[in-house]
Amino acid sequence: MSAAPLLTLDLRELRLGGTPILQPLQLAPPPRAWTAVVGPNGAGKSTMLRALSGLLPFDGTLTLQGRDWDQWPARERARQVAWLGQNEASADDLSALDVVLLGRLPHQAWLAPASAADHAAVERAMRQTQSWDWRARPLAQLSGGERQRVLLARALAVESPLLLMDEPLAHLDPPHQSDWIQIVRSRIADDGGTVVSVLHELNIALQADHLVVMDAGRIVHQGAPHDTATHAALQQVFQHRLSIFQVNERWIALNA
Ligand SMILES: Nc1ncnc2c1ncn2[C@@H]1O[C@H](COP(=O)(O)OP(=O)(O)OP(=O)(O)O)[C@@H](O)[C@H]1O
Repeated sequence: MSAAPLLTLDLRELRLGGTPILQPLQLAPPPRAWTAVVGPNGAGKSTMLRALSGLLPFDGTLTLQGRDWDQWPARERARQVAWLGQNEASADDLSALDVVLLGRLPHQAWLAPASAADHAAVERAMRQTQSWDWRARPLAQLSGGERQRVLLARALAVESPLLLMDEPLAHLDPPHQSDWIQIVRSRIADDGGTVVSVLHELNIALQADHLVVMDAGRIVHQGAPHDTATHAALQQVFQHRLSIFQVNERWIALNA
């Protein structure tokens, strides 16, 4: 994999229902790294991530591995980018295993059954998120956190170089939040992956490699989570209602 960013977004404007939601912005998440997008409610984080995932039309350009997004054959592109959305609607009647198998669709020929490789990828992903034990249970019968781990497994099962996640920690308890960080780290270290996540948990976001701070439809700052300029941007967008400290070599944010 080259050191060039896998995705580049150059957005002039994005409107929803005629309302301008995103102002001009550029984003090229660093390769082989974890980028966290943070900012107050309504800042445009989810909208930007959906634009970056090719899920929303906008005025501007999006490239994947240097090639215009629309030039990619859909199936090939679906093998490059895995997406975990916020409050995703999914087929509740399906078993957890079948939901995760959906992540393998880009690898399968039309109407072809899942291969041994598909089943192996699914088992790997479900074991990684500790959801293998519920593989036979319908999604509807799982708790919010259990369901989120199944949906995370579905995204992991794609085995794509890019992983884009909107609030992936929703419903996860602290140990499973730590597990999520480990999964992200191993994706980057073992597979050279690139991860972009929208997060509300600032203390987790401060552990990322790169922080994107948004407010009012704009990126107001991008930088390392340990930079004082990044901390100043966080203070500003959260109206100086938090303090950022270093504890045991880790940065933490506390409500003021
Ligand atoms: N379909 C829509 N039509 C008009 N405005 C919309 C639509 N969807 C979202 N918005 C507005 O776009 C803005 C950005 O929303 P977005 O969900 O991207 O913010 P966010 O930063 O992810 O927020 P949160 O932290 O609350 O999840 C919000 O003001 C929201 O009300």
